[in-house]
Amino acid sequence: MLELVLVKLGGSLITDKNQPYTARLETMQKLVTEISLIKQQNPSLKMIIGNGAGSFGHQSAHKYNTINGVFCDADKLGFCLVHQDVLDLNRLLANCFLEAGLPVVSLPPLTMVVTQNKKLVKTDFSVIENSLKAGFIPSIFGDVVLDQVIGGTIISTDSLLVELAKYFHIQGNYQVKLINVGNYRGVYDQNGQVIPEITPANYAQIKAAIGKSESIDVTGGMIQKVEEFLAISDWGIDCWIIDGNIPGNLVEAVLGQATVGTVIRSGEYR
Ligand SMILES: Nc1ncnc2c1ncn2[C@@H]1O[C@H](COP(=O)(O)OP(=O)(O)OP(=O)(O)O)[C@@H](O)[C@H]1O
Ligand SMILES: C=C(C)CCOP(=O)(O)O
Repeated sequence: MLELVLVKLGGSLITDKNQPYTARLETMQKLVTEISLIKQQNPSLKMIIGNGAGSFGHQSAHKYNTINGVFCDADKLGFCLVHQDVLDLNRLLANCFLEAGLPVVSLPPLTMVVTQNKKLVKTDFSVIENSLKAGFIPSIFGDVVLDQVIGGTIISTDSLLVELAKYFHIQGNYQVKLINVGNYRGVYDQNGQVIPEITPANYAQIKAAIGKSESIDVTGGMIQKVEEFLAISDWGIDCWIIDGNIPGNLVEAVLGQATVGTVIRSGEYR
């Protein structure tokens, strides 16, 4: 079975979420170096890279309230400006991959998904699948999307990666894993300690300690992330939430070694 790892590079890590439009280029380069190492150590491993919007897309999405719909000309302009912001950040990241010699191809989710009242109703991931088969590394990101009821909205990288994890898992020829790399050590409990494992069984006890982002963020922060990842744990897809500031942590998580962070899994598939 082929191994497929979906990596989310959190906007909290690759940008300074408290400084509008501030990318962390050095951090991006370090993460790309780790991904190069992973490819060297396991050349047959397939990867899809997603990147969050950080202090780029979340700023404009908040300003234009794009997540709640696109109804007038000003909203339409906002929708387009948010799209440009996410493209701008993705381009900075894609350049780092290309400079490292990794064949990353940027694929805007706006062209692949449609929602109805913010719910995903249509997806066409064929370009991602074909890019993977052709030996490219698809690069996706949280984006604006067309919505059949409210005109337009926002879809997070996390939601897209969860959909992609299901899409490839269902095909039966991929062992799928999702790794979210952020500017946090993992998911913290009420004492600020990293929770090593979240399962459907222990979630009720720890839920109260998990909240939204402290920065401008329109897609829900940590609570949204954990709940989306929990929803695919029952499929046997493990999701890791790890600290991207610790050198080697991403390599270890992808290659299945001891990792600082939180794993979200059902517990039934081990
Ligand atoms: N229990 C918790 N553990 C960790 N972070 C938490 C917790 N509760 C709330 N948070 C907040 O959630 C944030 C992480 O969510 P956020 O969506 O900002 O991350 P991201 O996915 O890296 O960013 P982006 O959405 O821009 O890609 C943390 O920085 C913190 O402010
Ligand atoms: C704000 C926009 C446009 C996308 C949000 O994606 P995320 O940062 O992955 O939650």
